[in-house]
Amino acid sequence: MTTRGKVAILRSLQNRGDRVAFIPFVSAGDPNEEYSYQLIVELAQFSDVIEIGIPYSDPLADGPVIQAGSLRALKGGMSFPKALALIARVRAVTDVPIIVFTYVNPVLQFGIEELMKACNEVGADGLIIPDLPYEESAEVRGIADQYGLAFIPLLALTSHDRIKKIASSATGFAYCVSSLGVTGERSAFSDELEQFVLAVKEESPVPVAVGFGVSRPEHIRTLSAYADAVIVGSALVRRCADIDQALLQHDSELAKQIFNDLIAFARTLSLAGTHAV
Ligand SMILES: O=P(O)(O)OC[C@@H](O)[C@@H](O)c1c[nH]c2ccccc12
Repeated sequence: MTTRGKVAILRSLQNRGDRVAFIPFVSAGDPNEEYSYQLIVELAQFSDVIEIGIPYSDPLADGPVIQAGSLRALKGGMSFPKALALIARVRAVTDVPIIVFTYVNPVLQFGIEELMKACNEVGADGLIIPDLPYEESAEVRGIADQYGLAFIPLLALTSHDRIKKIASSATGFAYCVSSLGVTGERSAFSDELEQFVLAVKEESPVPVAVGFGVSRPEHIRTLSAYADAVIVGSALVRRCADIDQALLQHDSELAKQIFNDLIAFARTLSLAGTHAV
């Protein structure tokens, strides 16, 4: 049987060769269930890990682009159980490590243990819960660990003296949030980012990823000098909105074209952090 869970994530991120690892974020069911399935399966061919958002109506930390993606999925009838079923379908055809991205409320509604069990059963490998503060995460981390799942903590430029304890608790990888505020494409990053990421790397037993605003090949080239992985959400999800528009206009050819362009763009990003040899 193939290794799953935190070990699978770690292996994938460590076996990336001379390249910064690429982690795309998409919402389950965006722009609809079939496109979402195809998108994840295509991304899996050149991604090191995939982060799959569970659509949620009150996503505090999501910027407008990710929120809209979540809404498209909800409108199409996506739910937590359906998202898990979608992950199971994806798992049947690919080995790529999968992170479930969700918020505290849906986790509590589902039941912490039930959720971990379900994640494990569908072949997910880890979890990110952005609104669960480290200080309140012991129970969830403990149960995730029982099921072999990675618990990926978020660290912000404002984490300061909490960096040590948060980073040292990371399994799978540690997620450095590049900027304050919500998710969304950005043109440039804080001057403090490199030092911050290096400080997290000092304390983290696992690879360190940078996300929030990463949207262009040149960002990834720059980040590849000091990060182990990059996470790209809004730049991809924005293109899902275009697919949705084309579908609303019954232009399935255009939708397909935008889908192909999205995959090509993601592939370019995945290769942008290759170090020259
Ligand atoms: O969209 P961006 O700026 O590329 O950022 C990644 C991001 O989408 C994904 O990791 C994410 C989606 N929603 C979040 C909420 C909090 C932290 C992270 C996230």
